[in-house]
Amino acid sequence: MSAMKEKNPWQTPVTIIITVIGVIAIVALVTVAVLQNRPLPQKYKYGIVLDAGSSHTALYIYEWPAEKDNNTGRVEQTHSCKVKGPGISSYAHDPLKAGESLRVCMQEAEQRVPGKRHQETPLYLGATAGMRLLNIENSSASDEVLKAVESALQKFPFSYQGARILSGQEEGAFGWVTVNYLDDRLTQGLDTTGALDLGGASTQISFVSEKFDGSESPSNSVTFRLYGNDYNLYTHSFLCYGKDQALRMTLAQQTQSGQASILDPCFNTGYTVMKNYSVLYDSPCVSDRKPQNAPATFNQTGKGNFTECQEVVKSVFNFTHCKYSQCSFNGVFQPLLQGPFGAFSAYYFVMNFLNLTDTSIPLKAVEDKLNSFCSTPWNQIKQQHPDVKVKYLAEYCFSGTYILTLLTEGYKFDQTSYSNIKFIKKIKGSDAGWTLGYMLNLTNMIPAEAPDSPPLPHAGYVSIVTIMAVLLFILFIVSLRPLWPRCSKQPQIV
Ligand SMILES: Nc1nc2c(ncn2[C@@H]2O[C@H](COP(=O)(O)OP(=O)(O)OP(=O)(O)O)[C@@H](O)[C@H]2O)c(=O)[nH]1
Repeated sequence: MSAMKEKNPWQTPVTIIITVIGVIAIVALVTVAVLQNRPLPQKYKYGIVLDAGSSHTALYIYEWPAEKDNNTGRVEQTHSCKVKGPGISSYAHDPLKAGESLRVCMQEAEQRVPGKRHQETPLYLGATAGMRLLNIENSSASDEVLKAVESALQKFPFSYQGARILSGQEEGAFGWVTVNYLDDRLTQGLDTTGALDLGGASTQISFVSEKFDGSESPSNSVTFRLYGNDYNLYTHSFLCYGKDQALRMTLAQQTQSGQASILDPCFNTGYTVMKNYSVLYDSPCVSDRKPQNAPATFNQTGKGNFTECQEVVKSVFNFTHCKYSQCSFNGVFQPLLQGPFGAFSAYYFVMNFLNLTDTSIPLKAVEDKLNSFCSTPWNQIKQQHPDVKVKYLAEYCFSGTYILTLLTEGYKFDQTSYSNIKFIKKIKGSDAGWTLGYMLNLTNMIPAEAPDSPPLPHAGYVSIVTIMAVLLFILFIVSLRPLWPRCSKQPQIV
């Protein structure tokens, strides 16, 4: 009997050895590529900023991946804490209490930031319009308050970087940086979003306008080079035009004759409260208008009339003089409004409460809504909103009217540009406000030039290495062809 046997060239010792070595080499190469590029367990760094506002202080903790200090690494807000009590400027008569008031939030920060990071975590305190006003009124008192908060903050294990009063321009510009950083507009060099910030004692408007090169009003110009792009930002901060000080100004307007009672159109009918003349006029925004021989107190009674309220509110703006090509109000230059705007802080609190965050509705509908809210009796308002703080609730008619007037009469938003405003509280989990922009700036976390990035992402790199390894191996096997054992075309008959 004859057996037929075909000799398989792949079973020769040489090719088997080559194949095994090749497979080991590929596995080793790919393993090294994957392991070498595997993201290391994430380590985080932290930064703490205290926003010492006129109405209250808030603490924010930010976190970012440790290896991405100075490039596009995302900085995120991981925690916020609202300090109990009023803003630090209210402690002018007892500065130590200003420092003490921060303790609870600072202890929270100690818990939130991992212990081994405490010493390297920068801690900043920035004070805004409340302290600006106190500084105007009594600079030594504002120094004392800053000293007291400084010594309180230095007791904590963080890297204390100072407590200072921000200028209005800084507040506006850093608010703009925050909004555009969180929206990822800066790294990508996209058109930017303007920022509208309404605080208790000041309000800021900041935006980039093609028509603005800074030459007409250099004091409103801030230039930045961020991620390789140049920005010429228009920004202005109106001191006294935050919503609490604006309310004082409308009340001052209505109490000029030092009367014992006023009928206030900006408060709901049935609302009545006794106010103290010396408390009302205890602010540089109104102190020069304090009526002589006024009684100690006056009665403020609501009249609930939006149209009349708007008239009183308008009277706190001065539209008569403008030495520039165009102005917003009080003789302040403002270029043509451009682009979308994010409106935050009190803009959001108020418009959200009034269900007016939809800016696509006609301005007439906003007026109608305010008209109807203002004319609702106070008792009914209270019944409808039992959980809302009475102080906030009582002021919503005024606040809504003030916001609409500031935007349309003050900044000249019309139907079209109004629809470009978005009322926002947070962007991707971080509060809109100046604090994040301030910290990014002070920690040099926004580079002037775009950082170099690896030409390929990790997955692309690993795939290419794998494909190249397989191809090389095939090439290698093919190049060894002369060593392959010959196989005859005819089956051998043994
Ligand atoms: N309705 C409502 N108002 C709020 C709330 N929180 C703060 N406000 C008010 O909104 C206004 C602005 O508040 P903030 O943005 O904290 O302003 P601020 O930092 O104290 O003030 P500036 O120093 O002028 O920046 C103030 O009149 C606050 O009393 C809230 O939760 N609801």
